[in-house]
Amino acid sequence: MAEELRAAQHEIDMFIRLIPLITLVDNSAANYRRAKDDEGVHSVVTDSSDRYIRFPTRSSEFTTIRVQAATELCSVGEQPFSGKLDPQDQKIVDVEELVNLCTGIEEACVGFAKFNFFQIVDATDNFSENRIVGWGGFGTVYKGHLPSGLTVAVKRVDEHATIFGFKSELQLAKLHHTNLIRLLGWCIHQKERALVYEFMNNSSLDRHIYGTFSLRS
Ligand SMILES: Nc1ncnc2c1ncn2[C@@H]1O[C@H](COP(=O)(O)OP(=O)(O)OP(=O)(O)O)[C@@H](O)[C@H]1O
Repeated sequence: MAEELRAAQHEIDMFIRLIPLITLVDNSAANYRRAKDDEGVHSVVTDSSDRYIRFPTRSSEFTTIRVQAATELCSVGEQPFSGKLDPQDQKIVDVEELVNLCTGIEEACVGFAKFNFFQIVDATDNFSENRIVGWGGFGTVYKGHLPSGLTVAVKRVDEHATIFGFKSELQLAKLHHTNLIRLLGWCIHQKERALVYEFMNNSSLDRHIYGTFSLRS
């Protein structure tokens, strides 16, 4: 009898020791499910708070590292990028950083200038459809006329386009070559982002090669 009681006591002790382990496994499973449900993005839960790291489903996308309320953007495998994201819709909200970048380039590059938004509106006839000359990966391109008589191409960046396309186009400001289109200026006004280029009258290379229909007015 005493032997049986000891065995029962031993089993109860074992069970009590297992309870924390079972709870831990259960929490991890719940957190993993919660992270997986988050916008269909692969996630890894780092602890039981709302700290987690989300990985993209495609390698070309960004990794979002969220530590509680703060969200930062970085390319896969890189250090977090300093631009901040609006956690609601993942839009870039740190316009200040872009303005600083443009201003810096403006100071360093002769012929690259800031345009007032109203100059852009005037030049493109308020982004008239008749002025559209093409669409690119991150915006619509309009033919514009400046008061000086210069004809320009105004690239109006889509509201939802990321900061990266804009940043890489800015590199053009540093390059001056007869075979390269000149980047003449920039404009950032509230949600609007635009780049101003010299207008290339002879249309794009693919139109020369394939002779496709031109929208140019
Ligand atoms: N400086 C320019 N002068 C005249 N037309 C232009 C000029 N820049 C762009 N376009 C027209 O607008 C179209 C879109 O140009 P954009 O540079 O936005 O995109 P892309 O070079 O085709 O692609 P991506 O955005 O991926 O670089 C071009 O195909 C061209 O027809």
